[in-house]
Amino acid sequence: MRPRRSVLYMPGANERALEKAKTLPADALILDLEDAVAPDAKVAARERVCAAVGSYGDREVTIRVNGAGTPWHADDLRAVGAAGPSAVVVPKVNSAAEVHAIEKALSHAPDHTGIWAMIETPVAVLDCVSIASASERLTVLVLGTNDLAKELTAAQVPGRAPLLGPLSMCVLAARATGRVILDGVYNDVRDADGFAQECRQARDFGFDGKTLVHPSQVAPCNEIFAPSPEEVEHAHRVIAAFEEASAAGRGVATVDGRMIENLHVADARRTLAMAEAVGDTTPER
Ligand SMILES: CC(C)(COP(=O)(O)OP(=O)(O)OC[C@H]1O[C@@H](n2cnc3c(N)ncnc32)[C@H](O)[C@@H]1OP(=O)(O)O)[C@@H](O)C(=O)NCCC(=O)NCCSC(=O)C[C@H](O)C(=O)O
Ligand SMILES: [Mg+2]
Repeated sequence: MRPRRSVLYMPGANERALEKAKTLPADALILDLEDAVAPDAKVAARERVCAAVGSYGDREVTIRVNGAGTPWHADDLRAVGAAGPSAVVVPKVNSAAEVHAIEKALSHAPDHTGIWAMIETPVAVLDCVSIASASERLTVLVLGTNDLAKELTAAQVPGRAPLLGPLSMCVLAARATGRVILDGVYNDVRDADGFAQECRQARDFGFDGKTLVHPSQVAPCNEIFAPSPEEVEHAHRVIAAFEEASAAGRGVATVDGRMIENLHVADARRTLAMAEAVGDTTPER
């Protein structure tokens, strides 16, 4: 299980941020060539991020290219594919046909280079299952909630009521197709409480992690998306109770008065696998 709790964007033209990211405990990085880079700086940024791919140790390093229909798209895919990051993040993917075109354009990339598709338009939300299942190379869906809100002409309000339907549809599509799904960014980098609230909401919806824009967001995001010590403890108890019941020939058990079946054990094992993947080594009881 590969954790993708915290996935930090940084502008490909910002040398200082690219350097700073080497010291940050984000699970994955997105070196951005799209919105965070001005048109005049695109070519130099492309060279810089391609050269930086191998500089971040074990972490997943991805590059967000400019979208289809922009003057930089084809050259970005050519250069980024050759650089061989963990994945190419493609903004504003609107159809399975676009995924096929990207897959073809990346035929020279190494096998380990995946495709992360950004879902940030109404049509992409409505077609999310066909986008997600268009290629084996596509492993992760990334919400672009700023663009989505803009396209919907929806307000970005605390609690995100106008976006909850689309967010839920995207999580459904990711789970139906076995893809990882990452929530969009929280723009107010000074609002730690609002950010934490949005992380908890995303976790409760089923997102695997959240995309981030500032170093201060990494640690709280890692904590919220990791199983808590109480959840780890509970998972051990669920497994132990079910094993005891099974040994006695029963297919159902209780923990704290609540029914436990096979599916709860599978959930508990997933919690423990994630805890181990993020470094929680609480011993089994
Ligand atoms: C949001 C920022 C512009 C804020 O910048 P700034 O005010 O300069 O931040 P600080 O002074 O607090 O920075 C402190 C130090 O941290 C480094 N830093 C800042 N941000 C990052 C980062 N993202 N990654 C790595 N390091 C970072 C600074 O260099 C300072 O370092 P030092 O001086 O050495 O101490 C800025 O945070 C920023 O640019 N964030 C990323 C913006 C971005 O990439 N946007 C595009 C992706 S989001 C998007 O497109 C959404 C999606 O498509 C959608 O539709 O929703
Ligand atoms: Mg966007």
